[in-house]
Amino acid sequence: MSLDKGLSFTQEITVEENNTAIAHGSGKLPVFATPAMVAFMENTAVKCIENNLDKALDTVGIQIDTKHIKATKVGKKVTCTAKLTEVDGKKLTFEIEAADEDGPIGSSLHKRYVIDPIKFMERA
Ligand SMILES: CC(C)(COP(=O)(O)OP(=O)(O)OC[C@H]1O[C@@H](n2cnc3c(N)ncnc32)[C@H](O)[C@@H]1OP(=O)(O)O)[C@@H](O)C(=O)NCCC(=O)NCCS
Repeated sequence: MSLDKGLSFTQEITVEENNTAIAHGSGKLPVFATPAMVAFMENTAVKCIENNLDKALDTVGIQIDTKHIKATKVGKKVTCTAKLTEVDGKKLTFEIEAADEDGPIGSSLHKRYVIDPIKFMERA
């Protein structure tokens, strides 16, 4: 088990009332919220590496650059794929794509940092 470039993970959710822009306060329309998409993308990156990370370690998000290019209505499915594209010491880079049933809806470049959770919480 090691953190090798090329690791990939895909998962799916359905847009519901609780992940709309209205519910998140990020807009007034009943469509998939940008912060909900970002959280789903970050969660997909976490799951992409969880089986390959030393059990005593964890990762924290340090950067996410996101484009949200198309709205998705309640009831539609959103699929997200995260790929580990670079491993630079403790710094991990992911390319993440999200799509609904009609095509791409967003993308992110995301960086995570490998940490010791005990030391991290002492410093937080
Ligand atoms: C991750 C963290 C512990 C790293 O801090 P550190 O151990 O003091 O290490 P450094 O500040 O030397 O940073 C290490 C590297 O990460 C980079 N980095 C740290 N934070 C960054 C950020 N927000 N964006 C981009 N790069 C960042 C630094 O530039 C450095 O890169 P280098 O090795 O190429 O010089 C600290 O940035 C942090 O706590 N961030 C908040 C993370 C968080 O709470 N996320 C939400 C919970 S998941």
